[in-house]
Amino acid sequence: MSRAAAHLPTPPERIVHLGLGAFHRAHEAWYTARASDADRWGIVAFTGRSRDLAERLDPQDGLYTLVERGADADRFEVVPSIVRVEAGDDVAAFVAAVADPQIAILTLTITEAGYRLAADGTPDLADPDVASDLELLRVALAAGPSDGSDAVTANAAPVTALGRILLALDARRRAGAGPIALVSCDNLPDNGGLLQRAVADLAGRASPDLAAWLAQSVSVVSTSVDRITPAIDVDAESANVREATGWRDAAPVVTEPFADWVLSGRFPAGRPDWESAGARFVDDLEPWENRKLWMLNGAHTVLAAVGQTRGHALVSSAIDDPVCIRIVEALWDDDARQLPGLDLAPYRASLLERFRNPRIEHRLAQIAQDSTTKVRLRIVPVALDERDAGRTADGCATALAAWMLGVGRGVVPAPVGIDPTAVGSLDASARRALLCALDERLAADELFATRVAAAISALGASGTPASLPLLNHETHGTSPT
Ligand SMILES: NC(=O)c1ccc[n+]([C@@H]2O[C@H](COP(=O)([O-])OP(=O)(O)OC[C@H]3O[C@@H](n4cnc5c(N)ncnc54)[C@H](O)[C@@H]3O)[C@@H](O)[C@H]2O)c1
Ligand SMILES: O=P(O)(O)OC[C@@H](O)[C@@H](O)[C@H](O)[C@H](O)CO
Repeated sequence: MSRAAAHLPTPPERIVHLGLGAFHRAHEAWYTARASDADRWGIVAFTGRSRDLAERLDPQDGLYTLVERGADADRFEVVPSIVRVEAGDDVAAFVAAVADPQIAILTLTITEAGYRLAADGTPDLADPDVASDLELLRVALAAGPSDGSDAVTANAAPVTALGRILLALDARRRAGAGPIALVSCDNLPDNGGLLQRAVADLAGRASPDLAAWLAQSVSVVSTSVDRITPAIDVDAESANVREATGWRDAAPVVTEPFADWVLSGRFPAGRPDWESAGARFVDDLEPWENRKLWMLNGAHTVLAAVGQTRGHALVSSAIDDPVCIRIVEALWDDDARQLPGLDLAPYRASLLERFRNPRIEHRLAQIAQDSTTKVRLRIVPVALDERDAGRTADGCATALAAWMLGVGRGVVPAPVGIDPTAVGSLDASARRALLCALDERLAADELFATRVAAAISALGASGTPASLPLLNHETHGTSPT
């Protein structure tokens, strides 16, 4: 299908996206297409690492089918908001796009790992790619190219996402193209704050002029994004779309019917009327992002460990396992105590319904990637706050026990520097090493370590419990040690 054949207009290019994958197409591109002013907002989308999606989407003018997979049926929709697709390694094209004064917004879905941050949230200068990009930026930005793009060649361009973004923003500065909003749509707590600090840090090291311009002209927006969009078998889904609609779509996306988007921040050069498509703008994002990251993503992270330990491959089958669901519910009980003022009963019910969707094949092995960082960001903060409040944090302790069993069984990756075979016994020193890899303070908390040990023995080596130690929620009064 082409735009002309489908009689679909081409909205003007106003948004650049980096990290074109399944999620961007199920979420931001879909919200943009449904906005009341969709005819004024086209997206230029760059892949992150592979050229594959650009090669599939370019011949069909960026059009693709969004398959909304409900528990009972599929709904098919062609999404027209992506008007140009480029390979991410075409850095000159990316620089030129961001430097275009018509562009008002630069959005990202580059995965959590794509930010290349160290544990303290700053750019990981020990990462050789980050270090060499910084060196390249110092030289390129000092050279003073007229439009930035002539600073890079195919042989010497930044390889990291943030390196490319800074090169492109400097080109925009030099072109006098005006302010822009930078929006992270990745599953990171305070994603806008992290991004803002990371670009400011790198710019400060690379070019004082760019650092000053960023502070004045770039508004970094934080978001909480939600729509379960699993990796798919593209050929099988292509055949499914063809059978239902007649179109041989080379790049369909499968997602759930539910979608949520909460944003906080300024758009100095304008933005689509995303509210008309259901997005919400708030002053304080923190409760919404904590609810989503702790409860949905935290539960997924735990299910990836315990579900696979118990032989499940999919979220939908793990969540039907009484052991898995009790671990998730106990974690949510701890989360709920740290989310005062939110009515969580309907949210919890809707999460269970979404996880149970039998037609969404969400693989636990996909979710298990990079699980140490995810546990550190989604479960450890709640455990620490619960302990500070004088409670035992049993839901978090059991979730961490489940994660440790997953590491010991090799179904989730071990923390960097830890040999999974060396911690397979989960004896006291292995548990301590794993807790230390997550958080030193938690590892030093003897009562918490005891609760984790009790949960591990109750779960048993295969994750099959004789009983679960975590469900007596009336006994949460113990003081932290
Ligand atoms: N899929 C979901 O259900 C979902 C829901 C909410 C948020 N998200 C967020 O979106 C991100 C992407 O999810 P997706 O489903 O589109 O994945 P995907 O694998 O379909 O696409 C990921 C995109 O990120 C790029 N990328 C990967 N690693 C990178 C790196 N190191 N540097 C730069 N770019 C990199 C890839 O090239 C690709 O363009 C997730 O990591 C998450 O933060 C996803
Ligand atoms: O890699 P993660 O753990 O950040 O995310 C895996 C899934 O939990 C995630 O993609 C969810 O499906 C999504 O966040 C739902 O909105």
